[in-house]
Amino acid sequence: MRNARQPHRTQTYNATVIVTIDGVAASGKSSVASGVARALHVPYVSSGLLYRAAARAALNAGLPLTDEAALTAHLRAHPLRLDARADGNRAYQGDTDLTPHLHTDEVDDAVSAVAALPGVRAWIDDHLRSLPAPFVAEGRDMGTNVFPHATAKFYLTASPRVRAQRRVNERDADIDAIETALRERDRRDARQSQPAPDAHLIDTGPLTLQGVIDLILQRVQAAHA
Ligand SMILES: Nc1ncnc2c1ncn2[C@@H]1O[C@H](COP(=O)(O)OP(=O)(O)O)[C@@H](O)[C@H]1O
Ligand SMILES: Nc1ccn([C@H]2C[C@H](O)[C@@H](COP(=O)(O)OP(=O)(O)O)O2)c(=O)n1
Repeated sequence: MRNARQPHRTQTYNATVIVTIDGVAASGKSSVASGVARALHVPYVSSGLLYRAAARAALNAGLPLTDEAALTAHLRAHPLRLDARADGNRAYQGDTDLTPHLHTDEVDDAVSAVAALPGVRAWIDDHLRSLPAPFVAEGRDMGTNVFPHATAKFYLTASPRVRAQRRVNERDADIDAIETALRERDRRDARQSQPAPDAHLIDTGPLTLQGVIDLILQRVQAAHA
């Protein structure tokens, strides 16, 4: 049997190929999307980074997080831009690189409120749809709303405890507090976080990161065959 990773290194993916990887907070979306994209030699697109950048922009400008009119006007006047680099996405507002300030507790707390605003979602959806395929897109509603015609769709889950443990490994913090915060963000993001009916559901709990990546690569190859 051939190694599951081998065929993807040589196969050429045409410009229509879009793979979506959605899932709950800290389920592994960014790490998995990055690994899949590298194996396919295409960029990955982190939609969550744009939502985080919108939250950061609102905080920087001192705007109330629920003031949709003010925030959408601010985004029109000072647009965000996602640089979908293979080695890690970056988000800019004008010339300012917001990326180092997006994975903080302050942004974690603020982002769900901003992501609930339809005007912000519409702005980000338009930006994502303007990006040139092929790519791997990760977030919450990539397979349902933004790219419903994607080539292959995946939805990652893991128990709140497993996800909290993964975050503890990244940021030195109390596991119980992280688990509580993750459950709360799951609740606040539930509306836009439903799996697409045609998505492959993957419980990443019992798998290694590479195991999840390999599983997705096998299914992408099958969908593309
Ligand atoms: N089986 C697994 N699947 C996905 N991620 C895993 C797995 N095991 C450990 N991890 C780790 O969990 C963390 C998930 O974080 P991240 O990719 O940022 O998730 P998300 O983008 O969903 O918030 C990463 O540090 C990743 O290496
Ligand atoms: N397509 C998306 C992507 C992210 N969001 C929201 C939901 C999340 O709370 C934030 C941040 O998402 P991100 O994927 O960066 O972070 P987590 O995996 O949840 O830690 O943005 C969204 O509403 N729709």
